[in-house]
Amino acid sequence: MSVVPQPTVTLDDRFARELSEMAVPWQADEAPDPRLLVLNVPLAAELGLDSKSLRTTQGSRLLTGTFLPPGATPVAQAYSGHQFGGFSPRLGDGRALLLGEIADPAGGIHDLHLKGSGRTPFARGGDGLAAVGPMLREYLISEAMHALGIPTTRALAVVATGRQVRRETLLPGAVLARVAGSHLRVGSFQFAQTTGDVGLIRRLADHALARHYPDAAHSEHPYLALFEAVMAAQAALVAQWMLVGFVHGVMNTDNMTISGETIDYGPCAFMDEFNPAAVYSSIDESGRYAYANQPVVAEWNLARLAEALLPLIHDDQEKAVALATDALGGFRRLYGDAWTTGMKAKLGLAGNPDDSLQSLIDDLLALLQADRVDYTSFFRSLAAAARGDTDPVRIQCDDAVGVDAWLHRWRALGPDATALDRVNPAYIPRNHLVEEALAAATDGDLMPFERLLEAVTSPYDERPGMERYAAAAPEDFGAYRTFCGT
Ligand SMILES: Nc1ncnc2c1ncn2[C@@H]1O[C@H](COP(=O)(O)OP(=O)(O)OP(=O)(O)O)[C@@H](O)[C@H]1O
Repeated sequence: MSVVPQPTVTLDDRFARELSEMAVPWQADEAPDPRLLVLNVPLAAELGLDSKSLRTTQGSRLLTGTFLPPGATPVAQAYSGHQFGGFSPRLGDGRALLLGEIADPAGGIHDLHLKGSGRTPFARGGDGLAAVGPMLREYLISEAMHALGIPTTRALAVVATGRQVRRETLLPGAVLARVAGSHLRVGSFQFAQTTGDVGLIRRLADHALARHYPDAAHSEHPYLALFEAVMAAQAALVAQWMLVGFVHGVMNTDNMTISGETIDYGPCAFMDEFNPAAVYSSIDESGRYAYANQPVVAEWNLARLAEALLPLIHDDQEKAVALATDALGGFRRLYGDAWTTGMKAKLGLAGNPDDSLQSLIDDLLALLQADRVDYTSFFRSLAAAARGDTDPVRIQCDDAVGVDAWLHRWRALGPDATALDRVNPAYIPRNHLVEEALAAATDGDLMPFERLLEAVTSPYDERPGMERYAAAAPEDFGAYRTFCGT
């Protein structure tokens, strides 16, 4: 008699216990016909979860929130947020649930979270659901980000529910099981701020300190130190986005984490040709969240976090404002240093002094923009150029004289060819490939998704037979548009 393995995991409901004012206990909708579409076996192993048991019916029920392991108190988290600059005091998980915290075998703590699990008290007009395509999209792009070394929420699984979701047409529904250091957002602090309860803001801040920044908790001014730690994490994060050509698309304060992990992959996209004004989100009409604006928006969002923390920073609010303003003044240097260090690495010039490189970098970006060069392909081709074969770089640029002059200056600095291939990815989730894979998956064919996932989860390791995953978008792909809340 074969024994069907049961998923065994114990969850901690610490958030629900410590911050009950911000946690509404709630049940996930029953999935009528759950079918596991994709399971992240390496991530499951990291978490100490047995993949075999997650592939069972009970596993699918766990991953859709209808089988609750010991310790689980599913909650919808309350948060506020500035959306495109306008403040919404009550957003919260409208279609998501925090199942609880999971401790991995190495002692790390992670949120286990669901998206698309049904309406909650925060759903407003929404149906609480998510479609297969967008949940696979989040799975694919968040795992690509992780493989690129960029902090992010992780995707554990996507389970098709068997329920239909009404968007422009009827689509198959799905639940994404997501894992993160936490789901605390700048908007979580803004929610605490709206209650006017300084005790709640303090408990939330203490929770965040314990969870993410224990060193800051022991500093002389822990809440200012918390702010500075979040600022440093976000400066580093946004610099990494910029360096890989990632456009988040909806940098509302509810989509900025306290942990410094990328969250919400709704309308994001990787740039094809280099364009500082790149915007993909269909609702971002003013270009507020365009590629080049991302650092400035991050700084603006951090100012909102600082405002929420003011009552904790100093009893005298004037002094609190002065301290917070002074701290926020450090953002540009942190961001700039992270970006410059990263760009030097992308050029294979990690050891060179900055002052000799600024004009080299500026001139390169101007050239890429003028000639509408594919950002990822260009940097990937630099390794060949560093070894002496400049043709793969030259053929991408119309301005032959300009690129030759630039290559001459760059090569004179002795770029490290081996280092270049470890920094500049060959494979990113290119928009045309993502769309192709998701269209096939929605029609029931997961093979293109699996192949693309295989490419982007080993992004630096170029492999024969995968050339199409490294190639730029076909000329007729046209303007790309992305959507929120799908
Ligand atoms: N279909 C839906 N039903 C109910 N609420 C929704 C739906 N889509 C989005 N929302 C809610 O609208 C707000 C903004 O949505 P947004 O797209 O930023 O979040 P999300 O993608 O659902 O989740 P997350 O930010 O956790 O990744 C959130 O409060 C979210 O829960």
